[in-house]
Amino acid sequence: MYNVYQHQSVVDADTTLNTILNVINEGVWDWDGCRQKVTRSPGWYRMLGYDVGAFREDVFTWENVIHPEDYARVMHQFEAYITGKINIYEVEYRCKKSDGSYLWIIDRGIIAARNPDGTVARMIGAHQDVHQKIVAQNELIKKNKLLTEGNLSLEQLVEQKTQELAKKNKLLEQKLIEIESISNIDPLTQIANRKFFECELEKEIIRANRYHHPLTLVMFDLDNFKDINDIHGHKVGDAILCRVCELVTCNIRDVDLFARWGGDEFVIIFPELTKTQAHQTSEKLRQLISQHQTSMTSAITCSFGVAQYREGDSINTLFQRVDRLLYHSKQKGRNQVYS
Ligand SMILES: Nc1nc2c(ncn2[C@@H]2O[C@H](COP(=O)(O)OP(=O)(O)OP(=O)(O)O)[C@@H](O)[C@H]2O)c(=O)[nH]1
Repeated sequence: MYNVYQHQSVVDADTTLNTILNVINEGVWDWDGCRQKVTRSPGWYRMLGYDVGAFREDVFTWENVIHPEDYARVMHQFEAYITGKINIYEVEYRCKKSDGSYLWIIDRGIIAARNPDGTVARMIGAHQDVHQKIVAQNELIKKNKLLTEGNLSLEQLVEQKTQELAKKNKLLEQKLIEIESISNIDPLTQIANRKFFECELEKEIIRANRYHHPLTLVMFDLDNFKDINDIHGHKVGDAILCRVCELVTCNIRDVDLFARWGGDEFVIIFPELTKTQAHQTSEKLRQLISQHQTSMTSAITCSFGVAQYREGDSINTLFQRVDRLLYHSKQKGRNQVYS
Protein backbone atom coordinates (compact mmCIF):
# COMPACT_ATOMS: atom_id res chain seq x y z
CA MET A 1 0.00 0.00 0.00
CA TYR A 2 1.29 3.49 -0.92
CA ASN A 3 2.03 5.77 2.06
CA VAL A 4 2.15 9.54 1.30
CA TYR A 5 4.57 10.14 4.19
CA GLN A 6 7.19 7.78 2.82
CA HIS A 7 9.57 10.02 0.88
CA GLN A 8 12.13 8.85 -1.64
CA SER A 9 14.73 11.42 -0.53
CA VAL A 10 15.51 14.02 2.10
CA VAL A 11 14.74 16.70 -0.47
CA ASP A 12 11.27 15.22 -0.96
CA ALA A 13 10.67 15.18 2.77
CA ASP A 14 11.81 18.79 3.08
CA THR A 15 9.46 19.87 0.30
CA THR A 16 6.51 18.19 2.05
CA LEU A 17 7.38 19.79 5.36
CA ASN A 18 7.86 23.27 3.91
CA THR A 19 4.56 23.02 2.08
CA ILE A 20 2.79 22.05 5.27
CA LEU A 21 4.44 24.93 7.14
CA ASN A 22 3.35 27.27 4.38
CA VAL A 23 -0.31 26.37 4.47
CA ILE A 24 -1.08 25.74 8.14
CA ASN A 25 -2.37 28.53 10.30
CA GLU A 26 -0.22 27.62 13.28
CA GLY A 27 2.87 29.72 13.68
CA VAL A 28 5.73 27.25 13.86
CA TRP A 29 9.09 28.26 15.25
CA ASP A 30 12.39 26.42 15.25
CA TRP A 31 15.11 27.64 17.57
CA ASP A 32 18.69 26.72 16.87
CA GLY A 33 20.32 27.18 20.26
CA CYS A 34 23.85 26.88 18.96
CA ARG A 35 23.56 29.54 16.29
CA GLN A 36 21.04 31.67 18.21
CA LYS A 37 18.75 31.61 15.22
CA VAL A 38 14.98 31.23 15.13
CA THR A 39 13.24 30.22 11.94
CA ARG A 40 9.54 31.11 11.82
CA SER A 41 6.90 29.70 9.47
CA PRO A 42 4.77 31.99 7.27
CA GLY A 43 1.82 31.13 9.57
CA TRP A 44 3.71 32.72 12.50
CA TYR A 45 3.79 36.07 10.66
CA ARG A 46 0.30 35.78 9.21
CA MET A 47 -1.25 35.08 12.58
CA LEU A 48 0.02 38.47 13.85
CA GLY A 49 -0.60 40.33 10.60
CA TYR A 50 3.05 40.89 9.67
CA ASP A 51 4.63 40.38 6.26
CA VAL A 52 6.25 36.97 6.12
CA GLY A 53 9.90 37.29 7.14
CA ALA A 54 9.48 40.88 8.37
CA PHE A 55 11.64 40.34 11.46
CA ARG A 56 15.13 39.24 12.26
CA GLU A 57 15.46 35.56 12.95
CA ASP A 58 16.50 35.81 16.56
CA VAL A 59 14.88 35.29 19.99
CA PHE A 60 14.49 39.06 20.48
CA THR A 61 11.82 39.11 17.80
CA TRP A 62 9.79 36.74 19.95
CA GLU A 63 10.47 38.58 23.21
CA ASN A 64 9.50 41.90 21.61
CA VAL A 65 6.03 40.74 20.63
CA ILE A 66 5.13 39.36 24.11
CA HIS A 67 2.69 41.58 26.05
CA PRO A 68 4.65 43.36 28.83
CA GLU A 69 2.18 42.08 31.44
CA ASP A 70 2.71 38.48 30.32
CA TYR A 71 6.46 38.68 29.76
CA ALA A 72 7.70 37.62 33.22
CA ARG A 73 5.26 34.69 33.38
CA VAL A 74 6.24 33.43 29.92
CA MET A 75 9.95 33.69 30.63
CA HIS A 76 9.50 31.90 33.94
CA GLN A 77 7.79 28.96 32.17
CA PHE A 78 10.33 28.89 29.37
CA GLU A 79 13.26 28.98 31.78
CA ALA A 80 11.75 26.25 33.92
CA TYR A 81 11.30 24.01 30.86
CA ILE A 82 14.69 24.43 29.28
CA THR A 83 16.43 23.89 32.66
CA GLY A 84 14.45 20.69 33.18
CA LYS A 85 12.41 21.89 36.14
CA ILE A 86 9.14 21.18 34.31
CA ASN A 87 8.42 18.62 31.62
CA ILE A 88 6.10 20.56 29.37
CA TYR A 89 6.42 23.97 27.82
CA GLU A 90 2.91 25.25 27.26
CA VAL A 91 1.92 28.81 28.04
CA GLU A 92 -0.86 31.19 27.06
CA TYR A 93 0.00 34.85 26.49
CA ARG A 94 -0.66 37.86 24.32
CA CYS A 95 1.42 38.74 21.25
CA LYS A 96 1.53 42.15 19.64
CA LYS A 97 -0.08 42.32 16.20
CA SER A 98 0.91 44.61 13.34
CA ASP A 99 -2.04 46.96 14.15
CA GLY A 100 -0.85 47.35 17.77
CA SER A 101 -3.55 45.17 19.28
CA TYR A 102 -2.75 41.92 21.08
CA LEU A 103 -3.70 38.37 20.20
CA TRP A 104 -4.03 35.56 22.75
CA ILE A 105 -2.04 32.53 21.65
CA ILE A 106 -1.01 29.26 23.23
CA ASP A 107 2.66 28.50 22.74
CA ARG A 108 3.84 24.87 22.96
CA GLY A 109 7.39 23.69 22.42
CA ILE A 110 9.57 20.62 22.71
CA ILE A 111 13.34 20.37 23.03
CA ALA A 112 14.50 18.40 20.00
CA ALA A 113 18.19 18.21 20.98
CA ARG A 114 20.49 19.18 23.83
CA ASN A 115 24.21 19.99 23.78
CA PRO A 116 26.59 17.78 25.80
CA ASP A 117 26.61 20.45 28.54
CA GLY A 118 22.81 20.19 28.82
CA THR A 119 22.00 23.48 27.11
CA VAL A 120 19.38 23.49 24.37
CA ALA A 121 20.67 22.74 20.91
CA ARG A 122 17.29 22.81 19.21
CA MET A 123 13.74 23.46 20.25
CA ILE A 124 10.68 23.42 18.03
CA GLY A 125 7.29 24.86 18.88
CA ALA A 126 4.11 26.40 17.57
CA HIS A 127 1.75 29.28 18.33
CA GLN A 128 -1.96 28.54 18.16
CA ASP A 129 -4.56 31.30 18.04
CA VAL A 130 -6.79 30.96 21.12
CA HIS A 131 -7.95 34.57 21.19
CA GLN A 132 -11.71 33.96 20.93
CA LYS A 133 -11.62 31.30 23.63
CA ILE A 134 -9.62 33.41 26.12
CA VAL A 135 -11.66 36.58 25.47
CA ALA A 136 -14.90 34.64 26.03
CA GLN A 137 -13.41 33.01 29.13
CA ASN A 138 -12.26 36.36 30.57
CA GLU A 139 -15.65 37.89 29.85
CA LEU A 140 -17.28 35.07 31.74
CA ILE A 141 -14.94 35.50 34.71
CA LYS A 142 -15.69 39.24 34.74
CA LYS A 143 -19.44 38.65 34.64
CA ASN A 144 -19.20 36.05 37.38
CA LYS A 145 -17.22 38.44 39.54
CA LEU A 146 -19.76 41.19 39.00
CA LEU A 147 -22.56 38.78 39.78
CA THR A 148 -20.87 37.57 42.97
CA GLU A 149 -20.08 41.13 44.05
CA GLY A 150 -23.60 42.17 43.13
CA ASN A 151 -25.08 39.35 45.17
CA LEU A 152 -22.79 40.15 48.04
CA SER A 153 -23.59 43.83 48.04
CA LEU A 154 -27.28 42.97 47.79
CA GLU A 155 -26.96 40.75 50.85
CA GLN A 156 -25.06 43.50 52.69
CA LEU A 157 -27.69 46.02 51.67
CA VAL A 158 -30.49 43.80 52.94
CA GLU A 159 -28.57 43.23 56.20
CA GLN A 160 -27.94 46.97 56.61
CA LYS A 161 -31.59 47.82 55.90
CA THR A 162 -32.75 45.15 58.36
CA GLN A 163 -30.56 46.65 61.08
CA GLU A 164 -31.79 50.16 60.30
CA LEU A 165 -35.37 48.91 60.44
CA ALA A 166 -34.79 47.16 63.77
CA LYS A 167 -33.31 50.39 65.18
CA LYS A 168 -36.26 52.44 63.92
CA ASN A 169 -38.71 49.89 65.30
CA LYS A 170 -37.03 50.12 68.70
CA LEU A 171 -37.23 53.92 68.62
CA LEU A 172 -40.85 53.68 67.58
CA GLU A 173 -41.55 51.27 70.41
CA GLN A 174 -39.93 53.66 72.90
CA LYS A 175 -41.93 56.58 71.48
CA LEU A 176 -45.12 54.56 71.77
CA ILE A 177 -44.34 53.75 75.41
CA GLU A 178 -43.60 57.45 76.01
CA ILE A 179 -46.80 58.54 74.27
CA GLU A 180 -48.80 55.94 76.16
CA SER A 181 -47.41 57.00 79.50
CA ILE A 182 -47.86 60.70 78.62
CA SER A 183 -51.47 60.01 77.71
CA ASN A 184 -51.98 58.42 81.14
CA ILE A 185 -50.41 61.24 83.15
CA ASP A 186 -51.73 64.54 84.29
CA PRO A 187 -49.30 67.13 82.92
CA LEU A 188 -49.40 69.47 85.92
CA THR A 189 -49.16 67.10 88.88
CA GLN A 190 -47.48 64.18 87.09
CA ILE A 191 -49.84 61.67 88.70
CA ALA A 192 -52.29 59.42 86.83
CA ASN A 193 -55.11 61.12 84.95
CA ARG A 194 -58.83 60.37 85.01
CA LYS A 195 -58.75 58.18 81.87
CA PHE A 196 -56.10 55.89 83.30
CA PHE A 197 -57.79 55.82 86.68
CA GLU A 198 -61.12 54.70 85.21
CA CYS A 199 -59.45 51.80 83.37
CA GLU A 200 -57.59 50.72 86.49
CA LEU A 201 -60.70 50.98 88.66
CA GLU A 202 -62.54 48.67 86.28
CA LYS A 203 -59.71 46.10 86.59
CA GLU A 204 -59.65 46.41 90.38
CA ILE A 205 -63.39 45.84 90.59
CA ILE A 206 -63.00 42.64 88.54
CA ARG A 207 -60.16 41.54 90.83
CA ALA A 208 -62.15 42.32 93.99
CA ASN A 209 -65.09 40.28 92.65
CA ARG A 210 -62.88 37.37 91.65
CA TYR A 211 -61.05 37.05 95.00
CA HIS A 212 -63.76 38.58 97.23
CA HIS A 213 -61.22 41.06 98.49
CA PRO A 214 -62.22 44.47 99.82
CA LEU A 215 -61.69 47.54 97.64
CA THR A 216 -62.19 51.12 98.75
CA LEU A 217 -62.46 54.32 96.78
CA VAL A 218 -61.47 57.69 98.25
CA MET A 219 -62.21 61.07 96.76
CA PHE A 220 -60.86 64.30 98.20
CA ASP A 221 -61.05 67.94 97.24
CA LEU A 222 -59.08 70.99 98.35
CA ASP A 223 -61.05 73.31 100.57
CA ASN A 224 -61.81 76.81 99.30
CA PHE A 225 -59.23 76.45 96.60
CA LYS A 226 -60.92 79.14 94.58
CA ASP A 227 -59.97 81.64 97.30
CA ILE A 228 -56.33 80.52 97.20
CA ASN A 229 -56.31 81.08 93.45
CA ASP A 230 -58.03 84.40 93.79
CA ILE A 231 -55.74 85.68 96.53
CA HIS A 232 -52.38 84.25 95.51
CA GLY A 233 -52.81 83.70 91.81
CA HIS A 234 -53.09 80.67 89.57
CA LYS A 235 -49.36 79.87 89.67
CA VAL A 236 -49.41 79.53 93.45
CA GLY A 237 -52.58 77.46 93.08
CA ASP A 238 -50.71 75.15 90.68
CA ALA A 239 -47.77 74.81 93.07
CA ILE A 240 -50.14 73.91 95.93
CA LEU A 241 -51.84 71.23 93.81
CA CYS A 242 -48.41 69.73 93.08
CA ARG A 243 -47.32 69.88 96.73
CA VAL A 244 -50.49 68.11 97.90
CA CYS A 245 -49.91 65.40 95.27
CA GLU A 246 -46.32 64.87 96.48
CA LEU A 247 -47.51 64.52 100.09
CA VAL A 248 -50.16 61.96 99.14
CA THR A 249 -47.91 59.98 96.80
CA CYS A 250 -45.28 59.63 99.53
CA ASN A 251 -47.77 58.39 102.09
CA ILE A 252 -49.70 55.68 100.30
CA ARG A 253 -48.63 52.16 99.23
CA ASP A 254 -47.27 51.28 95.79
CA VAL A 255 -50.38 49.23 95.06
CA ASP A 256 -52.68 52.17 95.69
CA LEU A 257 -53.59 54.23 92.67
CA PHE A 258 -53.71 57.97 93.07
CA ALA A 259 -55.13 60.13 90.26
CA ARG A 260 -56.35 63.60 89.46
CA TRP A 261 -60.06 63.50 88.82
CA GLY A 262 -60.14 67.09 87.59
CA GLY A 263 -59.55 70.61 88.92
CA ASP A 264 -58.82 70.35 92.66
CA GLU A 265 -60.47 66.92 92.98
CA PHE A 266 -58.44 63.73 93.46
CA VAL A 267 -59.20 60.03 93.77
CA ILE A 268 -57.38 57.04 95.29
CA ILE A 269 -58.10 53.33 94.83
CA PHE A 270 -57.12 51.31 97.88
CA PRO A 271 -57.11 47.66 96.81
CA GLU A 272 -57.62 45.17 99.63
CA LEU A 273 -58.43 47.86 102.18
CA THR A 274 -61.77 47.97 103.98
CA LYS A 275 -63.65 51.22 104.48
CA THR A 276 -62.27 51.44 108.04
CA GLN A 277 -58.67 50.95 106.96
CA ALA A 278 -59.02 53.40 104.06
CA HIS A 279 -60.68 55.87 106.44
CA GLN A 280 -57.63 55.67 108.73
CA THR A 281 -55.25 56.25 105.84
CA SER A 282 -57.38 59.17 104.61
CA GLU A 283 -57.36 60.65 108.10
CA LYS A 284 -53.58 60.40 108.16
CA LEU A 285 -53.43 62.16 104.77
CA ARG A 286 -55.86 64.85 105.89
CA GLN A 287 -53.70 65.62 108.90
CA LEU A 288 -50.49 65.61 106.88
CA ILE A 289 -51.92 68.09 104.38
CA SER A 290 -53.43 70.37 106.99
CA GLN A 291 -50.23 70.38 109.03
CA HIS A 292 -48.06 71.05 106.05
CA GLN A 293 -46.40 74.44 106.27
CA THR A 294 -46.01 76.47 103.15
CA SER A 295 -44.63 79.93 102.72
CA MET A 296 -47.15 80.54 99.95
CA THR A 297 -50.42 80.47 101.91
CA SER A 298 -51.95 79.74 105.27
CA ALA A 299 -52.92 76.12 105.97
CA ILE A 300 -54.29 74.02 103.15
CA THR A 301 -57.01 71.57 104.00
CA CYS A 302 -58.90 68.87 102.15
CA SER A 303 -62.24 67.12 102.58
CA PHE A 304 -62.50 63.37 102.05
CA GLY A 305 -65.19 60.86 101.12
CA VAL A 306 -64.49 57.13 101.61
CA ALA A 307 -66.69 54.42 100.04
CA GLN A 308 -66.07 50.65 99.97
CA TYR A 309 -66.99 48.69 96.87
CA ARG A 310 -70.08 46.52 97.29
CA GLU A 311 -70.78 43.49 95.15
CA GLY A 312 -73.03 44.54 92.29
CA ASP A 313 -71.75 48.12 92.36
CA SER A 314 -71.06 49.77 89.03
CA ILE A 315 -68.39 52.45 88.74
CA ASN A 316 -71.22 54.96 88.68
CA THR A 317 -72.94 53.78 91.85
CA LEU A 318 -69.62 53.62 93.68
CA PHE A 319 -68.81 57.15 92.57
CA GLN A 320 -72.24 58.40 93.55
CA ARG A 321 -71.63 57.14 97.10
CA VAL A 322 -68.14 58.54 97.43
CA ASP A 323 -69.28 61.85 95.97
CA ARG A 324 -72.10 62.08 98.48
CA LEU A 325 -69.72 61.37 101.37
CA LEU A 326 -67.33 64.05 100.14
CA TYR A 327 -70.23 66.47 99.91
CA HIS A 328 -71.12 65.61 103.53
CA SER A 329 -67.59 66.31 104.55
CA LYS A 330 -67.80 69.75 102.93
CA GLN A 331 -71.20 70.37 104.45
CA LYS A 332 -69.97 69.46 107.89
CA GLY A 333 -67.31 72.16 107.84
CA ARG A 334 -64.58 70.80 105.49
CA ASN A 335 -61.19 69.31 106.50
CA GLN A 336 -62.91 66.07 107.43
CA VAL A 337 -63.10 62.42 106.38
CA TYR A 338 -66.52 60.86 105.83
CA SER A 339 -67.12 57.18 105.21
N1 LIG B 1 -54.39 76.93 89.98
C1 LIG B 1 -55.24 76.04 89.49
N2 LIG B 1 -56.54 76.15 89.80
C2 LIG B 1 -57.39 75.23 89.32
C3 LIG B 1 -57.00 74.22 88.49
N3 LIG B 1 -58.09 73.45 88.16
C4 LIG B 1 -59.12 74.01 88.78
N4 LIG B 1 -58.73 75.08 89.49
C5 LIG B 1 -59.48 75.94 90.30
O1 LIG B 1 -59.95 75.26 91.42
C6 LIG B 1 -61.04 76.00 91.93
C7 LIG B 1 -62.11 75.08 92.43
O2 LIG B 1 -63.07 75.85 93.02
P1 LIG B 1 -64.47 75.33 93.52
O3 LIG B 1 -64.91 74.16 92.69
O4 LIG B 1 -65.39 76.47 93.56
O5 LIG B 1 -64.22 74.80 94.93
P2 LIG B 1 -63.40 75.36 96.15
O6 LIG B 1 -63.13 76.80 96.02
O7 LIG B 1 -62.23 74.51 96.36
O8 LIG B 1 -64.44 75.20 97.30
P3 LIG B 1 -64.89 73.89 98.00
O9 LIG B 1 -64.58 72.75 97.11
O10 LIG B 1 -66.34 74.04 98.22
O11 LIG B 1 -64.13 73.83 99.25
C8 LIG B 1 -61.55 76.90 90.79
O12 LIG B 1 -61.27 78.24 91.09
C9 LIG B 1 -60.73 76.47 89.61
O13 LIG B 1 -60.42 77.52 88.72
C10 LIG B 1 -55.60 74.15 88.14
O14 LIG B 1 -55.14 73.29 87.40
N5 LIG B 1 -54.79 75.06 88.66
